[in-house]
Amino acid sequence: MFAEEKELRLVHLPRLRMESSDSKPETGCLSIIVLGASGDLAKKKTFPALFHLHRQGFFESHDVHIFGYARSKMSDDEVRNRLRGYLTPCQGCEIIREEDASKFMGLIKYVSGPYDAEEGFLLLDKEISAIEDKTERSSRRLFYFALPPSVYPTVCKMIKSCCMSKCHLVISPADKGGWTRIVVEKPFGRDLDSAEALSTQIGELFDESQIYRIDHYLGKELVQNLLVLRFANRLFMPLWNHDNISNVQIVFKENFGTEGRGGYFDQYGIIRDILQNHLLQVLQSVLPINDEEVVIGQYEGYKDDPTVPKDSNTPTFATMVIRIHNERWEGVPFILKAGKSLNSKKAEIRVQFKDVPGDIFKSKKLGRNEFVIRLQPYEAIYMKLTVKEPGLEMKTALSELDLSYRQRYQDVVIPEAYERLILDTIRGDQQHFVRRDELKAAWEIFTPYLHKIDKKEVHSVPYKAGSRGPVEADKLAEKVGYVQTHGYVWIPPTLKPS
Ligand SMILES: NC(=O)C1=CN([C@@H]2O[C@H](COP(=O)(O)OP(=O)(O)OC[C@H]3O[C@@H](n4cnc5c(N)ncnc54)[C@H](OP(=O)(O)O)[C@@H]3O)[C@@H](O)[C@H]2O)C=CC1
Ligand SMILES: O=C1O[C@H](COP(=O)(O)O)[C@@H](O)[C@H](O)[C@H]1O
Repeated sequence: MFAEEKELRLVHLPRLRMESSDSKPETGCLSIIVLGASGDLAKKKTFPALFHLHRQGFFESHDVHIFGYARSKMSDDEVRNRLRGYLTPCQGCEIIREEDASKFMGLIKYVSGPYDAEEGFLLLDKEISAIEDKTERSSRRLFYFALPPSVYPTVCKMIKSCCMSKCHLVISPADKGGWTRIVVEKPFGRDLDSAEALSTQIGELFDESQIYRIDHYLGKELVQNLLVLRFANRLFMPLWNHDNISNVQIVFKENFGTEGRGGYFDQYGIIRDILQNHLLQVLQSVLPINDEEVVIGQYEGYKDDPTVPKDSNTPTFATMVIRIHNERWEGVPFILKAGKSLNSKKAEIRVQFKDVPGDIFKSKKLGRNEFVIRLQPYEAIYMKLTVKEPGLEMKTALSELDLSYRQRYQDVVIPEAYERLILDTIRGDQQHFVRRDELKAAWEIFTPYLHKIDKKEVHSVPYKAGSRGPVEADKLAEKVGYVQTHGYVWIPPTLKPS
């Protein structure tokens, strides 16, 4: 959206596929193995997404089996009961149909074993093979790593030595042979060197075509829309440059803290957890980050979590200004902002235009034009404009052109990011996953500053839980050119009183 073609991963053409070139669905035996099935991501996101895909019939052409694997000792029923509580109704439904839930639960088997020894993986392979042998079709094995990244290398080795897809029978045109794919979660590494080392270790075992580095923000409906907005609308083409745009803000806010994930979070912090991946997809031409254009913060109460060290400097908030050195974007600050325990929950991209030259209507007083892409909640694309206030007087007012998805597409179910991306992994479509070179470029941008945080050369400033974050962050945004519109709040139409 914001950079030249070669600079933005979303428009990386070799990987771009408008539609599946091979749209015939595959058939055969599909085993989805969730590693770390006892964990937080598995229960909150992975299994619920699989449930929705199953309920919507996406697995019908496959003979599907779902395996959970982790060290915790649990029976199949214990796992099923535990996961049942996390299944959510489909969008627009009030309850889950019991029949749907039990059909899905019936697909799940659980295998317990270690991550660093063959015994568990051999057992897992035996369970998968027992099912595959019955179908005598090619075997597709999708390994989803809902695990801490520290165990990825060992787990990859175990899969490679014990669990690869074996039978490659092609018995019908729809049966295109077997495969083994792995889906790895972010954060992929802690810095440039560790990410590269991890990529090398995994790369020695699997081809790039087998590795799906998932960043679930790439599966969000409005993120997927960026490519279309940018390249299918003449209207925007002449505007996307430093002549017209003053600044771009990419914002992620959560109104809750680390909530039991303090142990994990403290090792990574908000920059590795959110900024390095979800908020950043811009490649090449990014200038080194200037320390003067960063504010990091930590919410008061964060260290009350017993798993967080009392002297933690880990940021739970960061604002960073990214500058792109090219003809189009020279001088336009890209303000990345992410924080936990703030005053609201939202993710959006806000493009703020420069003031109107001449400004005969004094529209500057009302506020600048802004083009906003609201990723969540209440997906919307809206444009803040100055218009004539309806009535006899020639007065101006700030208003908006608003494409609110819930209102405009009332009968459409917007898929959860994880649903879409898991489906892509099954279909073999890598366009919305992170490539190794993209990952490297992202780490190159953040690593120098991350090392300063780790060495406590820079300090997180405290902020009140439930606030906007440190005041220093607002001051920084203002300093680099963002002009806040006072007294105007966009309210999603679905929430407006009728
Ligand atoms: N939770 C979330 O909302 C999100 C998480 N992620 C990413 O997904 C991955 C998994 O996250 P999450 O589920 O929260 O992690 P958890 O801490 O819940 O870990 C998942 C499972 O891994 C096993 N495990 C935990 N710690 C270790 C360890 N030190 N060594 C070996 N095994 C361990 C445990 O299973 P057992 O002991 O039974 O083997 C645990 O149930 C991470 O990479 C995370 O960054 C990404 C997006 C969102
Ligand atoms: O990857 C992560 O994302 C979640 C936020 O995801 P969302 O889809 O609910 O916006 C965040 O809470 C978590 O810290 C992070 O690891």
